[in-house]
Amino acid sequence: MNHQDLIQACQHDWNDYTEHSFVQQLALGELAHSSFLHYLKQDFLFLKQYTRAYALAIYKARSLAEMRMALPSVQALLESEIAHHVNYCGEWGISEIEMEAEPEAVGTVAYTRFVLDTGMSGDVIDLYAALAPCSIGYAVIGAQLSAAKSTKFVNNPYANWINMYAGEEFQLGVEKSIKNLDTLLEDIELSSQRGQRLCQIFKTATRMEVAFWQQGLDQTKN
Ligand SMILES: Cc1ncc(CO)c(N)n1
Repeated sequence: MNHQDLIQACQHDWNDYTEHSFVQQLALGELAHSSFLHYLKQDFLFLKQYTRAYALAIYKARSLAEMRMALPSVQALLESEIAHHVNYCGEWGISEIEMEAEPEAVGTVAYTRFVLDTGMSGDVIDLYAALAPCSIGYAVIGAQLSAAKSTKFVNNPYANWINMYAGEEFQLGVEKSIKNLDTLLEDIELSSQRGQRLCQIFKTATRMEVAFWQQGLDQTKN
């Protein structure tokens, strides 16, 4: 099996995730500031836990090659993506200290602890199946938004966000992660118990992504 099988096994949830109203409104620059700010602060907290999960992938690795697989993600998260969120929040007048002090929302706790628990109780492939919707989904969203004619890049306060996920650095990083994931999956039969379990993990994480967007949207204040 490969990563496409994971997506196809939960295609409906996948579309809800990658075409969520939060994303559509963001692309048009019409998303409420309160929604975006809440999302960004929660996403900062999410990314801290997500980095821990990639560090867990090094711990769970069975070979030196697998240990090396996780390192670029840890580095990209700490040096690029989290730094981007901190800068972004800085522009909106929120400091890193304030962001760290922000209480975790229920959806943030649920998603991150699901990923960490899947990795702790399962093996390294279970962990990658739980991590995969985040990176693949955001790469899909970034590429879709940058290709869509309706996306606004001028007078859109969220244009930076789109450019970051549509940008080459993020896209190439995810391409590499997908190759690694496909290598891990290649000897597993989709219809086997193991294959079905991986689909279940991927689907749950995808549903958590939908809830994460919704959590931001629910903060809309006009
Ligand atoms: C919730 C969530 N999923 C995926 C990504 C992409 O890394 C992100 N920043 N936040």
